[in-house]
Amino acid sequence: MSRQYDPYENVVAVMEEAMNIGGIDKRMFEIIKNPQRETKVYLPVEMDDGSVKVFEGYRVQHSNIRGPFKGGIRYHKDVSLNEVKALATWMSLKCAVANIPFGGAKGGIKVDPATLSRRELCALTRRYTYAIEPIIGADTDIPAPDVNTNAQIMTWVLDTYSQLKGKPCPGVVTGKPLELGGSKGRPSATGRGVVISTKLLLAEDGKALEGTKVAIQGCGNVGGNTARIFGHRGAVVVAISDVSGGIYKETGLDADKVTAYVEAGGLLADYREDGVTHISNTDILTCDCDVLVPAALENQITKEVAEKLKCSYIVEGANGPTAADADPILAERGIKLVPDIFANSGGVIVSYFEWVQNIQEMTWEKPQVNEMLETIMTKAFGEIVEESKKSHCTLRMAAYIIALKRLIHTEEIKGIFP
Ligand SMILES: NC(=O)C1=CN([C@@H]2O[C@H](COP(=O)(O)OP(=O)(O)OC[C@H]3O[C@@H](n4cnc5c(N)ncnc54)[C@H](OP(=O)(O)O)[C@@H]3O)[C@@H](O)[C@H]2O)C=CC1
Ligand SMILES: O=C(O)CCC(=O)C(=O)O
Repeated sequence: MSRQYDPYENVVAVMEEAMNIGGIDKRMFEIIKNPQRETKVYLPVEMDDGSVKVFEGYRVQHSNIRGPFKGGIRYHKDVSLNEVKALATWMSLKCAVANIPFGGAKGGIKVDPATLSRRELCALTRRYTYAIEPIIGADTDIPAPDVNTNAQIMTWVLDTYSQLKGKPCPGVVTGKPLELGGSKGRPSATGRGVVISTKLLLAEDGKALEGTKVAIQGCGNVGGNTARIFGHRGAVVVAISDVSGGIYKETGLDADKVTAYVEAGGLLADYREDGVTHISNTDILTCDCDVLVPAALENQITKEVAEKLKCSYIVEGANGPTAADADPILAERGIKLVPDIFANSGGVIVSYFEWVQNIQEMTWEKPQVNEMLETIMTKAFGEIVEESKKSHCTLRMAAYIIALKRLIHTEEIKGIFP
């Protein structure tokens, strides 16, 4: 059995290994591994039945050496400080790999939002924003959506913050609606980035997306958009899941139809179609496919799962879906993996475009956004492949080496060791 999984220990272990492989100055490790600031807040909310509940929230600001803190806000019943610390660390690494001028942060509230009414959700979000207002801002820390948060939640964050400041502050969040300064292409950007990553990975082996069989765990912002874009690009989406379970169809699902069903509030456990079989969220990982895209939560590909995978490629849509001790098994088995800190960076890259548009008070068209996203990701992927050849290591290690070197270089030129 794998030992108890801790996402923060996981990211620290991977960073340590990358420092060794990349020959990076160990003195910097203590600085990079610890976040700059951890904020914990208690959020009282008057519930619809008149009772008062106090929710726990966090904002962890890992690093702002390369630019303002940046990262999403997660609402989930299992949110913990160590999870948010790991997610914040991944953001710093992700922005460094993409070479965009942001640091890393993440926020979270320990809550199952499905149990709240719309009014309660709004009150909780406004209370959280009020609590973290002193440490966020367009040039300090810019939140965005993550698991169970969306453009509506970003609107409430933006509105609360703007009311406190007495003026509209569109640049304080990204992933907001177009009407409030959101960017065209942001809702689908993470999924688009996952598809770009897959295309680049397959091309390394002389393969194309067309006809490639893909299984996707998760059908939310990342999984759903990934499925749709794969479908439009000729890949065959054989399986997809949500929290209720997964569906599998050997000849391929109609991704537009399935995602529309989920968006309308349907559960995949209740989905019915000829040729579709129902599978569990564990079985989806080990189903027969060429490319596996975990796009839900952390720690899905454990050591045990890694032994049973049938795919040839993994493209990490989620943050931290693979446990550190599963990576050597994947390498031994010749399963090539594009790491989260690159594969799901499409979201933050287009968030960066959104932020730039807000500062410039301009709007860009979707083709421009998509083209610039592809340009940045193609360049970053080339750098990762080159580093992996130079250091004889996996793409994950190569991406970490690049990110850590960029972070440390910035620390050094700013004079951390005078
Ligand atoms: N949104 C973004 O722009 C970015 C997100 N990410 C990462 O991608 C991942 C998914 O985020 P996002 O799509 O935004 O989140 P969403 O909340 O939009 O979607 C999450 C999906 O995962 C499903 N899910 C939840 N729990 C489980 C479980 N235990 N097993 C299987 N599936 C489950 C959900 O099902 P249900 O809806 O039925 O609960 C839903 O389909 C996270 O790791 C996030 O950090 C990374 C980069 C950017
Ligand atoms: O768009 C962003 O700023 C961050 C998205 C995010 O939370 C992530 O990449 O994990």
